[in-house]
Amino acid sequence: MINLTDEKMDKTTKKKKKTAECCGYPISIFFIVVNEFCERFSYYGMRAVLVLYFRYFLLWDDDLATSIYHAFVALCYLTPILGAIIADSWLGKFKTIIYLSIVYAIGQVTMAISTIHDITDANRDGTPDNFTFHIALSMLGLILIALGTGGIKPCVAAFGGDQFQEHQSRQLNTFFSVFYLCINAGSLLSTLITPVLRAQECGIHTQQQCYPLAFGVPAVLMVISLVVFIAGSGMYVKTDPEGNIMWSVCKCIGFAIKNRFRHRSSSYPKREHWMDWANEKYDKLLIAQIKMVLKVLFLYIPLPMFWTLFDQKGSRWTLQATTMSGDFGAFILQPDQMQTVNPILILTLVPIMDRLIFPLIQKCGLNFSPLKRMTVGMLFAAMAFVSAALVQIEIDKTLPNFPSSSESQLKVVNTYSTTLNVTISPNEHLLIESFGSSADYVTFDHQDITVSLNTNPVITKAFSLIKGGRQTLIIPSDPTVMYLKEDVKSKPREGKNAIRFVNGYTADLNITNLDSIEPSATTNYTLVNQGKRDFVLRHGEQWCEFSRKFGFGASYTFLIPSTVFSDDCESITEVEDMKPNSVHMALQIPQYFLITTGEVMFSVTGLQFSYSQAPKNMKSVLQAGWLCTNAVGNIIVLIVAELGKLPKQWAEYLLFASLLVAVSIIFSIMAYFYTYIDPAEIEAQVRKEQGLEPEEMEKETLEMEEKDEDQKNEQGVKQTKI
Ligand SMILES: N[C@@H](CC(=O)O)C(=O)NCC(=O)O
Repeated sequence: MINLTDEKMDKTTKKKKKTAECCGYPISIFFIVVNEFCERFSYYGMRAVLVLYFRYFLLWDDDLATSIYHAFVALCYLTPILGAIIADSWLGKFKTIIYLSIVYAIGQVTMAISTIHDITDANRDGTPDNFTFHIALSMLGLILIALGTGGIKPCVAAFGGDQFQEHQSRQLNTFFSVFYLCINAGSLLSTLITPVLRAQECGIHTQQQCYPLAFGVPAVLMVISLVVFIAGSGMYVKTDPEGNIMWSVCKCIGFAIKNRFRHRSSSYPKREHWMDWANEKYDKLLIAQIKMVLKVLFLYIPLPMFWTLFDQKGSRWTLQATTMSGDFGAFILQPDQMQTVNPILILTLVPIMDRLIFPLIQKCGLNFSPLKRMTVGMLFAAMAFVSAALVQIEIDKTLPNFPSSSESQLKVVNTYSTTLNVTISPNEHLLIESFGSSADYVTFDHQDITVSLNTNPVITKAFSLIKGGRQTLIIPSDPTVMYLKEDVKSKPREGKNAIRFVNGYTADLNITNLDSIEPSATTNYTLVNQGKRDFVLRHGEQWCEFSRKFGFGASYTFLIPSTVFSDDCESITEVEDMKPNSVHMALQIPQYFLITTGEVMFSVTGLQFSYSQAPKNMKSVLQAGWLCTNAVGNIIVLIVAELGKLPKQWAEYLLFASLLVAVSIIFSIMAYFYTYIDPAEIEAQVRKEQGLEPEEMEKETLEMEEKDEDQKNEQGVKQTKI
C-alpha cells in the first residue's frame, strides 16, 4: 500500500498541482484545443484549394494533380513518425510542437508566396513566365508543411492527454471528443472560406484568381496557432523525453530476434513471448513496454482499409457529385462543397454519440468496448460505400451512352438553309431540318464513313471518325465544306456546362468571353457555371443579347442563324449534346451520414485507444503508428487509382465495401483476443518483480527529483554568483 506523507505527496504531484483547473479540466487544454482548431483550419483550408492550384495555376493535368495531391496527403501522415521520435527521444512534446510549428508556418508562407503570379509575370499577360520557380517554391512549401503538420500531429493529441491526472479518465475521454470537434470546426470553416477567397480576383499587374489570399489566410492561422500554443506555456504539464527510446526499442527487438535465432534448437526451453529472448541483455521494463506497443501495432494492421474508403470522399465521391444536381432551391451547392457535410455531421454526431448513444448502450448492459466500436465503425464505412454504389446505379441510368474504346459516335447539325436528307454509309438515314440536329448520337463500330446529302447536285464526302470519341458533323451554309468537330465524351468537370457556338451568320461575330468566330466556324467548348448566363453577340455596331439558364453537367451547341440581329437573338437554336444532371446531390447525404458515423466510432475511439494503451514514454510513438494507418490507406488509394478501375464505378464501390467487411471480420477476431491493459499498472508490476517496492519506487523518484532540484539550485547560485 502506498502511504506517502503530505510532504511527499506534494513533491510527487508537484507538476500536476501547478496546472489550474476549471470545471474539473486543466485550463491548459484550452490553449491546446484552440491551437488544434487554428492548425486544422490552416491545413484543411490549404488542402481545399490545392488541387485547383495544381490544375489551373501550374497547369498540370488531372492525373498529375490528383497523384501529387494524394502523395502530399500520404506524406503528411508518414511524417508523424519523425515527430514522435523527435518528441519522445530528444526534444519532448512541447518543444517539438513549437519548433515544427515554426517549420509549418514557414511552409505555409512559402506556399502562399509561390502562388503570386506577378513575381514572374514579366510580360504582364496574367500567366507566370517561369513555372519552374513556382513549382519549386510550392513543392518546398508542401514538404515543409507535411513535415510540420505530420510532425506535430502525434504530439498535440498526446500532449493534451498528458495534461490530465490519472483520476480524470472521464475528462480525458471528453477531451478527445472536444479535440475532434475542434478539428472539424476548423476544417468546416476553412473548407467553406478558402474556396471563396480563391474565387476573388487580385493581382498587381493583372487581376487573377486570388490564390495568394486562399493560401495566405491559412498561413496566418498557422502563426496564430503557434502564438496561442506559446501563450499557454506556463500552464502545461511537460513530460521530459526519455532518451533515444526508438533506438533502444529497435536494438532490443533486434537482439530478441537474433537471440531467438541462435537458440532455435528444440533443446532450449520455449519462452512465453518472443520478446522474452531479450531478457539476457535488456531491462524487463523496456521489454514489457515494447510488448505493449507491439500488441497494439499488430492490431493496427487491418486499419488502413478504413482510410482507403474514408479518403475517397475527397476524390471519387466528389467526382460522383459532379454528375449530380446541386440545386437545393434556396442555395446551390458545388460538387466540392458537398465534402463539408462530413465536418457538419461530425459536429452534431460526436455530442450525440457521447451524451446519448454510448451512455444508452452502457445502460442496456452492453459492453461496447473501444475495439468493438472500431469494428462497428468499419461496418458503417462499408455500408456508406454500398449506399454510394446504389446512388451510382441511379446516376448511370441518367448518363449518356458514351462510346466504348472501339466505337465512335456521330451527331449531325444542319445550318444549311433547307431540310436535308443525310445518308451515312452503309445504312444510316437521317432527316435533319434547317438549324436542327439529329435526335441523338449514332454509334458506329468502324471509323471510316461516307456522308451523302440530298442537295442538288448530291454532295458526298468521306470521313474518318475518332475511335472511342464523340463528334458532330457540322453542315454549314455551304454544305460542300461540311466538317467534323470533336465533342466532349465525359461529363464536364466540377458540374460545369460545356457550351459552343456555330456561326451561321454571314460575317465574323464576337461573343462575350470568346474569341472572334468566323462564318460557318464552330467555337471550342467553354465551361460555364450553373445558373443564368448572359451572352452578347456583336458584329460592328450591331449587337444582341441572349440568356440561358444552365443546370449541372450539360453540354450544348448553339446555332446562330443569319437573322440573329434582326430578331434580337431570338432565333438562336439550342442543341442539347448532353443532358444536365438529374440525380440530386442530396442522395449523397446517406453515404456521408454512414461514413461519418463510422468515423466517429472508428477514428475518435482509435485516437483514445492509442493514447490509453501506450506506455508513458511511447505515447507519441503509438499516436504516430495510428496516423501511419492513414498514410498507408492513402497509398492504397493511389495504387488503386493508378492500376485503373473496374469498368463500372458502382462495382468498384461494392468491391471496396466487401473488402472492408472482410477486413473488419479479421479485425474483430484480432480484437477478441486483445486484452485491454493499464500500462501504468503493468509498469509498476514489472518494477515490483524487479524488487523495487512501490514505496521504494516513489522514494527513488523523490530522491532523483530532489537531486535534480539541488543541482538546478546549485546552478542558479552559480549563475547569480557570476
Ligand atoms: N473528419 C475529418 C475532417 C475532414 O475531413 O474535414 C477529421 O476529423 N479528420 C481528422 C484530422 O485529424 O484531421
